[in-house]
Amino acid sequence: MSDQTQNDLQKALSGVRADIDRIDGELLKLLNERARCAQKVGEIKAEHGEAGHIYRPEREAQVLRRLQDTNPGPLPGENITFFFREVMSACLALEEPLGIAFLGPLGTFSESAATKHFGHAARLLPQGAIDDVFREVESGHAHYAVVPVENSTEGAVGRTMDLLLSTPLKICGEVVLRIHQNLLSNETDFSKITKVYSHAQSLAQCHEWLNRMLPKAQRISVGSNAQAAQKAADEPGTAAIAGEAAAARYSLPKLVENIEDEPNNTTRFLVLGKHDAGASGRDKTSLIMSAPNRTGALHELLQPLSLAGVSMCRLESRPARNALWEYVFYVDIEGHRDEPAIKAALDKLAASAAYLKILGSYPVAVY
Ligand SMILES: O=C(O)C(=O)C[C@]1(C(=O)O)C=C[C@@H](O)C=C1
Repeated sequence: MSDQTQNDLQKALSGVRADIDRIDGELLKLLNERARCAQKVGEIKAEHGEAGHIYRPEREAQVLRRLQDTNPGPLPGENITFFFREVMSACLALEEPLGIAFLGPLGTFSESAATKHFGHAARLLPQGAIDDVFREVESGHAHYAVVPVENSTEGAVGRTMDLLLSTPLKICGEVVLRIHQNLLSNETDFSKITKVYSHAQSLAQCHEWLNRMLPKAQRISVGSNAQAAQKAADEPGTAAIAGEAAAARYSLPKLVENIEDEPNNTTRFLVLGKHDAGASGRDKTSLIMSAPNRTGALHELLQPLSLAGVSMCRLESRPARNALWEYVFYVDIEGHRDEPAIKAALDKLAASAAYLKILGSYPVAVY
């Protein structure tokens, strides 16, 4: 580039960069002004005896939806959601940093779901098993839990479903995460990879890809994708199937990206805490119920919902662990338990169902 062209470039850039510096200065001032408002909200909550109840999922969902609806672009809506979640995460940490329990070790998809929802200012508390994730919140060691509940390819996560039956915790949010699997390895030559480590669900999600690309490699299932990445990093001639977070955590190169067989592979996580979420305007309510073991019982059980015009968005059955061939039904409906139509339908359900547990009402995921 000639000196003249270089000078012209610098001149043209310096004007726009001066604008960027000025805008950054304004953003900095505004972000801190916003943070002071959040601190004030914290003080008001404390004055009204709500000191331990800082996180308000319904308010966060409303803030994010409003910003998405009024976003003039060119930034895409999902980037706006990402930035403002981080802004709220930092503001909330000024009120009180939240401890979030999830299935570890660091580098799992559960960690990605926890940071996606609570931002990077939250304290991450990885646990060894889903049972421990529930227990950490029940015992007060963590504020909230993030647990996987269903995957679009592999279906329900049984342990989470079983623990929901007995936990006193409330569902106060949901996180939907697109799951992209990658082949991670220090090997660059495919023919040298003799073992592939991953969590059983991830191996299943990449089954066809493995048949095609690494048919001779032994598939070894381990406790988590992050553990698989750790093993592949230590053992020459091996690879792991895991997500972006594990690749970064264990400094493993991504040999091939997006190897999941199903392009829309998605996992839904639940956020559990000790408080119910208020109504946000677009909510879901999750229930567990049971019916006697006879013909037409499920139809009768669900009738109060259909009569009230309530939409059901999920129905899943699991064996009732205390009685052979009896089932409990996990039902998600659209709406918040405080809405009059939902409240009336739930009252009718309570009167007719052999068992009814309301797991919580919470905002539909924003992404
Ligand atoms: O509005 C509140 O209740 C706040 O505490 C403020 C704020 C925010 O930064 O906007 C922070 C945390 C809550 O989860 C919701 C919103």
